[in-house]
Amino acid sequence: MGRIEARNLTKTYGGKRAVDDLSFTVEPGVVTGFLGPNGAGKSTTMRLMLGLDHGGGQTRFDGQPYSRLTHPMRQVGAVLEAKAFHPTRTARNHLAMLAAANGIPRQRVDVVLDHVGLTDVAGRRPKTFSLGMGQRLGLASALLGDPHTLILDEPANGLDPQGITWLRNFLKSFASTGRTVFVSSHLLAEMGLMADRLVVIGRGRLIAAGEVQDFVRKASHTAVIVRTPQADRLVEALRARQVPAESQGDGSLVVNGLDQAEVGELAFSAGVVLHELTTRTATLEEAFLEATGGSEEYVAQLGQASVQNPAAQNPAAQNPAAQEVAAQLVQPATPASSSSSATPPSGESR
Ligand SMILES: Nc1ncnc2c1ncn2[C@@H]1O[C@H](COP(=O)(O)OP(=O)(O)OP(=O)(O)O)[C@@H](O)[C@H]1O
Repeated sequence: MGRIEARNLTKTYGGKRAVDDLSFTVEPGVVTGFLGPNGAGKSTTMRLMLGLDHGGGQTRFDGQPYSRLTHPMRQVGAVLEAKAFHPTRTARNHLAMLAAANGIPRQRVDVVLDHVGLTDVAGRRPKTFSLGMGQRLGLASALLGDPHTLILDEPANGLDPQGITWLRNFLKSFASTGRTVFVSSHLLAEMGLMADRLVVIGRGRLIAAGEVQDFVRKASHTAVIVRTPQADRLVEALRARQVPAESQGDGSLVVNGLDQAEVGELAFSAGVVLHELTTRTATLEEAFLEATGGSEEYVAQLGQASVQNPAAQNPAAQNPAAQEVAAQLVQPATPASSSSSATPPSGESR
């Protein structure tokens, strides 16, 4: 229950492929993040999935296209655009009308207002709402039918840091009841915290899909950090096993190719005293850059004539879509161009 299967989704705007033969599966019980830079095709994909845009391919929700669902609001709740509300109706009335039009019991209105933390402002009109409050009202609308699946396009936009934490916990707890969450973002760090699984796209094409942890584990080489007063002796012992070790400026050693236990055992057998032995796992961002071959050096040089060819070191980098994603996702978070994408440092934006 709650499985989504998207197959061969394709959309062309004026000769340009916005979504290019994209296939993926979204499983229930976990949060699946839909990741890609601005313009990668996330919103278009979500519109195609819900039949709001015409294009190629098909999406099935428990085997059925969205248009054939008997009670769509009770099965799939979606928020594709913040602030898409009647400007003069109060938040409570907006939800009440939506409930009435879809045969949903009136009691659900107060339940969902409470879920999203809007009870105190339920008598206000959405046009006076901040972007973050609009996001919450959108989520309340999506939750009205108590659906088993949520599809949310950039729901963190406009939320303040507390709001983002709340959203993350809310979606995780929703998914933990066996329901399905498919949520888009162009922010890697947030996705790393929010999602269990990922679908990563660039230029409308699939770059990666699967568990976040697998993605990080596969794409990154885990390093072991060692601190010892007998560094020379340890380096010698490592060299004898053809294991590279690199001295850091702070006196520690970075060891690649062995896990923490193996380094500890090797040090023990060489009679080396250890003061620290730590496994350093890559962040999602680092893993992403490795997977795409978009090393920091490469990204730093983008736009210059002397860009080195990362494909020489990593075949994945031959994918231009992946390179573009890498380049854009490592840029510091700045307000995006669209009005619904700006995330203020504090306070929910108007
Ligand atoms: N109605 C439209 N007409 C023409 N081109 C469009 C239209 N909608 C989207 N596009 C183009 O399709 C591509 C994908 O856009 P889309 O909005 O789906 O990306 P996105 O990943 O959701 O980006 P963002 O994170 O900025 O919302 C972009 O190049 C965009 O300019």
